[in-house]
Formats: sequence, structure tokens, C-alpha cells
Amino acid sequence: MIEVKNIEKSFNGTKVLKGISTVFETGKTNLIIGQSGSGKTVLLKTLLGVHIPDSGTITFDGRDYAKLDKKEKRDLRTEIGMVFQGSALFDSMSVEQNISFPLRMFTNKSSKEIAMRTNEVIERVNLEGANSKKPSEISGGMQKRVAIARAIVNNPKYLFCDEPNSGLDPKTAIVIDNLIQEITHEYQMTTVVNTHDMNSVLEIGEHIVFLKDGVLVWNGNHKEILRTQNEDLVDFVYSSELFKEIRRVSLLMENK
Ligand SMILES: Nc1ncnc2c1ncn2[C@@H]1O[C@H](COP(=O)(O)OP(=O)(O)OP(=O)(O)O)[C@@H](O)[C@H]1O
Repeated sequence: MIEVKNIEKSFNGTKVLKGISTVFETGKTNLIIGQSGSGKTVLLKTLLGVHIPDSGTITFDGRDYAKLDKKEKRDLRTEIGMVFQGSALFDSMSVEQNISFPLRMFTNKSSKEIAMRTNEVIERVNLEGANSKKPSEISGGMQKRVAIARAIVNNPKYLFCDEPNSGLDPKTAIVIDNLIQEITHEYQMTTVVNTHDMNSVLEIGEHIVFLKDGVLVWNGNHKEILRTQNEDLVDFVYSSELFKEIRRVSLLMENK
């Protein structure tokens, strides 16, 4: 569980995060949504320790990040897995080398243990047979699976995903969403996903945080978002005719 209390962050005198408080729960896919420029990436980077908040606290399962010493911060970082936008794979490395990279870099595991764990996650994300392929030889969806496998290979407690669906077709995007949700439940990780994708919101939004101009305007889950009367949220999520229709039908069914 990651508890965020009253986080504020400014750049050059402009306040970008304005007193954000929420709880990202363990074993759930927590989504951060909001218009471009609303502060999603700054919030994610603040959780990751890339940005230091001007005020407020971030607590990882009882550990207040700001109060940790250097070693404790380093240890905490090894508990975090990250799926970057665009996958950020190493082009010259094979699938297997990409996935085993964090184990080779940050652990003292033997080659045998590394090979075993790497193959375990390769199987988990259904990439069997692709071990020796280079990123350029596999599809965008497979590249995303490699990025997810690399993020979870070291058994993280916290998984951060920045726009995991960007560049994927809708069908592949749903498969990737479902994979993220399944592994979140399976490994009981605290997963935080920064997304623009409204399909993801309705499909895997177990806890959704909606930001508007750096303010947390609404919190809820994918069922509650269908019933919301919050004008800003309705304006953002239901700007497309398709989502308006989904909302209309589900409200009708609920009232039957
Ligand atoms: N390092 C920085 N220095 C100065 N301003 C920044 C910095 N990072 C972000 N900002 C500003 O903070 C605001 C929020 O940016 P942020 O990237 O968090 O938006 P976002 O919601 O993630 O948008 P998008 O969906 O387009 O990625 C923007 O106005 C941006 O220009």
C-alpha cells in the first residue's frame, strides 16, 4: 500500500500538484487518469522518487520515504518494478537478456538462479520460444510483455506503469491490461498505472484517481465511474459517443 498525503509540487513557481492525498492499495490496479498536463506523470515520478515533493508525505507500507536513510531508500527502490512508456528495451539485447538485466545488475543470484527465474517470468507472460529474439524481431505487444517481465523479474512489491498501452491496437491493449491486472492479483503488488486509455479505465480500474489541473477531483472504481455525476469527470471520460452509450446502457441495466 502506498499512502500519499497532501503532496504539493511546483516547478519555477507554478504549482503542478496541489495537495494530492490518496491510498494506492495492495493487490489492486490503481489508475491515475486526467487530461494532458493535469499532473499524472509528475505524480508518478514523485512516487518513484524522481521528483522530491515540496510538502506532504509518501508512505510505502508504513515507511515514510523522506525519513529513510540512503540504504533504506536503495532497498526500497529494489522493491519497485517499472514499465516505461514505449517499453524502453535494450535493442542490442535478446528478450532473455533484457528480462534478466535487473537480476544481473542488482542481485547476487547465481547464473543458474537467474536463468530459472528468467524462464519462469518468460512463461508467465507467454513469451516461450522468444528467448533469443531481439526487440526489433517481435511485435509491439510482445515488446510490452518483455517490459512487464523485466519489471516483475525481481519480485517487486510495487509496480509502476507509464501509459502501458501506448502504440498498441485495442485488442492487444486489452490483453496487456489483463496481464497487468492478473499479475497484480497473483503477486499482490501495489500497481499504479498512468493511462489515457478509457478502455483500461473501464476494464481494470479497481481504484481510479482523477486529476484535474493538479487537484485530485475524484476517486473511485470502474463501476462507480459509470454512475458518477462529477461534471469534470463526466466531461473527461464521456467525451466520446461510444463511452456515453456504454454509460447510458449500464445505468439502464442497473435501474432494471
Ligand atoms: N520537470 C519539469 N519542469 C517544469 N515543469 C514541468 C516539469 N515536469 C512537468 N512539468 C509541468 O507540469 C505540468 C503537468 O505535467 P505532466 O507531465 O505531469 O502532465 P500529464 O498529466 O502527465 O500529461 P500527459 O498526459 O500529456 O503526459 C505540465 O504543465 C508540465 O509542463
